[in-house]
Amino acid sequence: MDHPPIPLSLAAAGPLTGIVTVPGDKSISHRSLMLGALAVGETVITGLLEGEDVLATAAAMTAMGASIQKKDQTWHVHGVGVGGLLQPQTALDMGNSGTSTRLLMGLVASHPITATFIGDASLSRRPMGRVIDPLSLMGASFTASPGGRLPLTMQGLCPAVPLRYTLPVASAQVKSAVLLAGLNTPGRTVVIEPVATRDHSERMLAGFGATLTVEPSPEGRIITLHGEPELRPQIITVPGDPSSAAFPLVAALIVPGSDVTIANVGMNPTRAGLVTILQAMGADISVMHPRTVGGEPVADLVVRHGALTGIEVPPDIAPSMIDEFPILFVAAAFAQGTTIMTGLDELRVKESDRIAVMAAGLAACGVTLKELPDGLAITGTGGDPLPGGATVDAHLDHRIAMSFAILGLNARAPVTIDDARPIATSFPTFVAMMESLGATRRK
Ligand SMILES: O=C(O)C1=C[C@@H](OP(=O)(O)O)[C@@H](O)[C@H](O)C1
Ligand SMILES: C=C(OP(=O)(O)O)C(=O)O
Repeated sequence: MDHPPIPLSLAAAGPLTGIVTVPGDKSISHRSLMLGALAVGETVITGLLEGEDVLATAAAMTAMGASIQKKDQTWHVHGVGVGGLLQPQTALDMGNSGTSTRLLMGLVASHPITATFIGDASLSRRPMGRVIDPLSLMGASFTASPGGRLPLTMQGLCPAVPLRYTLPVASAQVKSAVLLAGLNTPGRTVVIEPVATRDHSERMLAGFGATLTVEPSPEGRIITLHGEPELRPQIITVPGDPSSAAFPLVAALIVPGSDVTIANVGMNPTRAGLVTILQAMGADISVMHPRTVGGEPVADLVVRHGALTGIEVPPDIAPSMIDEFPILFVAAAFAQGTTIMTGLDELRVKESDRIAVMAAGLAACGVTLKELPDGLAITGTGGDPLPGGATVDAHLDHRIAMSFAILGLNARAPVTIDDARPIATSFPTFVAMMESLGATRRK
């Protein structure tokens, strides 16, 4: 990053109130740019998340031949057609974004091009072997940094070899990488998913006109994509990101007297685990006006402050709320009793080790907890303020930064995040939205 760190500390002098919207869904935004760039004709996107991660995807697709422009409030993508991506002239800078990296590696794998992927310090620590393995089976070749990390250079193969692949980790990024590689591959590419993960790729591939089937089986969901389709351009409305909505939602639950509505939130069942778990903890959340927008379920969430009770979170719900655990840990810190959250090994390989980094920051703020190999057990205050009074190292992780900014809203002494800049990767309007609900920046 070009600028020095920007510390952040938020406070709430009274209840949080109001109606807000959150920016567009990050996963859907990435995919709408990628598939728009492979369709023949103009795809028009409303509500695209203009966060750094998505802009990294836009820049990479442009570097490989697509035309992507913003006019007024909509984004216009002119695609190159399946198989039409061009050799990028410089390294593709993925910034902080795992989704951009892994999905674009999938796209490159079945094109006759060579691409180098680079990223920031956080992204350069994350494992890429999970996509290198299946994409190698399809014929791509790789020169990666030790441990299968960035920077890496890959050479795609055209025609690539269709693959039948059972996911060894519950990862929508790995699933999507293989499916996207399958687009420019003759024959059928099959991904078997023992544990269901977010299904935006499947929905959007079908929406763009690809032939894709999903069948349940004893082995899991069997997703079959017929290669070499002609993708038809689409008009896409991106719903609000449930992973971003999680922050004002938990803020309203922990700040006494709060009453907040978050409008237009994506409620795809593969993403909505947090609402289910918070409701099981006793949270007052009403799911209003359920509807379908652009092939995705959407609703308005009305959230009121109230008592939370610790529970044991069933590990099998984790994939449907994988990015929401840092903020669930914060909710648990204000619950009555102990919340036990396990089955979260994947959190250790996100933008930071989200188990270790959250445990350290929560402990510094006075939270009683036990770090487990695959999760955390957190004993809450029963709603009372936490001591706070810590400066937390966010480790270049937007979700850690936002989680501690929210925790600080009910702490006796300020909680400061060392560097708020990573928040712009997924939620550039986070502070402004919290201010509109009544939170203030502490000087
Ligand atoms: O496919 C996606 O858009 C994403 C999948 C998840 O990652 P994994 O596939 O690594 O679980 C999630 O954490 C990430 O924020 C977005
Ligand atoms: C894990 C995340 O994103 P990515 O993998 O795209 O960096 C996230 O947004 O929490």
